[in-house]
Amino acid sequence: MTKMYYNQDADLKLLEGKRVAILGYGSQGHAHALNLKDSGVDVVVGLYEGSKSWEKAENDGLRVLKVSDAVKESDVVMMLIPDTSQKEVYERDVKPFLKEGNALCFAHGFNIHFNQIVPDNCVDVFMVAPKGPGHLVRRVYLEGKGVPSLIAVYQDYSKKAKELALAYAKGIGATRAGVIETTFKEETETDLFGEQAVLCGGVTELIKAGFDTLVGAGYQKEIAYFECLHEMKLIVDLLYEGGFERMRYSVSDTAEYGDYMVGRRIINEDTRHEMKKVLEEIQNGEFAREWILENQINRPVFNAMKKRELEHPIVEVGKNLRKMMSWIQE
Ligand SMILES: NC(=O)C1=CN([C@@H]2O[C@H](COP(=O)(O)OP(=O)(O)OC[C@H]3O[C@@H](n4cnc5c(N)ncnc54)[C@H](OP(=O)(O)O)[C@@H]3O)[C@@H](O)[C@H]2O)C=CC1
Ligand SMILES: CC[C@](O)(C(C)=O)C(=O)O
Ligand SMILES: [Mg+2]
Ligand SMILES: [Mg+2]
Repeated sequence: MTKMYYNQDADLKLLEGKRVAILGYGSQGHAHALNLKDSGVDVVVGLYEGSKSWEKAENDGLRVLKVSDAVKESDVVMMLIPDTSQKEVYERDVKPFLKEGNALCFAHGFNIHFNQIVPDNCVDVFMVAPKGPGHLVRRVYLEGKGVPSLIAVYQDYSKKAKELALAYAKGIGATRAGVIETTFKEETETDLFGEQAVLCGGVTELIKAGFDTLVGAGYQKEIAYFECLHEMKLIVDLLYEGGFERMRYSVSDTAEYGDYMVGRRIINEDTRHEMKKVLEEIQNGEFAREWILENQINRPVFNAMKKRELEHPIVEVGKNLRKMMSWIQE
């Protein structure tokens, strides 16, 4: 069985006397910075001048500096800016100011695995990758819980990189839930596959297909929204708490029979075949090449897709229905 690391396997003392620069204050950045600070770690946030998050981070009680200044005065540098900006920022604002023995860290392996960033060999390079969105990394930390995370060491200059990665993982609350050691390759390929085929791409297309089918057949769009999107969270909560067994225990026998008989007609052999192709395109670098080039020409496809998705009727109906549920925060 895979070795799991928990609180008792990690020592926050390894971060004592070290300063951690969190570059970026978005989804992951704010969560890492605040969780580490609450765990007693000395944190500074690195941003660009004019960032909309500068004041927010300061209001959250953090010291904020320009990226290059944050790197200059830190020992551990965590890259939490968008994957597509990391190469440029690394070359300009990070690499020239990293000192021998520093640690360069990532929450996703894209830039290292696909050779966009090639670090100098006098630094540690490791990853602490939460398996969940940043806002949840913060929320569950405050609840005394954690988001499971992966660690990986790419370069071990100090001969202490793994211990340091575990200490960092403890600082953000990950060792409360469980940490697994992996490689940059395994994290990058599984993370990209998961978000494309299952968690983001798979789920949204499934919801839209269900919604469109019901609305197309003349049913009320509000009912279609509740059935296909709103209730998804309630079902997923049961999966999160107790796997398929708990969900199937809670739903009716009629739903459970429908689940067994119909699920495999929806996610069928063709779907599984397509999933394998998606994985291959990630493994052979085709997806990475496409995404890197798309960014070099200012995201024409990304922007067109984003606009089209916002025009789908599920967006408007969802906005109106959520307004009436005051406990759901945007
Ligand atoms: N989103 C997630 O939950 C997860 C993300 N990851 C990984 O974490 C990393 C960060 O992603 P994510 O948190 O989504 O990023 P976000 O887009 O949420 O946040 C990016 C942050 O970087 C800042 N930023 C952008 N450009 C620069 C720059 N040139 N110099 C300094 N700061 C800059 C942004 O500033 P401003 O606030 O002004 O826009 C923002 O604060 C990525 O590697 C991603 O793959 C891993 C696991 C989950
Ligand atoms: C599922 C998307 C993710 O991989 C994540 C939140 O883990 C991401 O890149 O944001
Ligand atoms: Mg992920
Ligand atoms: Mg991801």
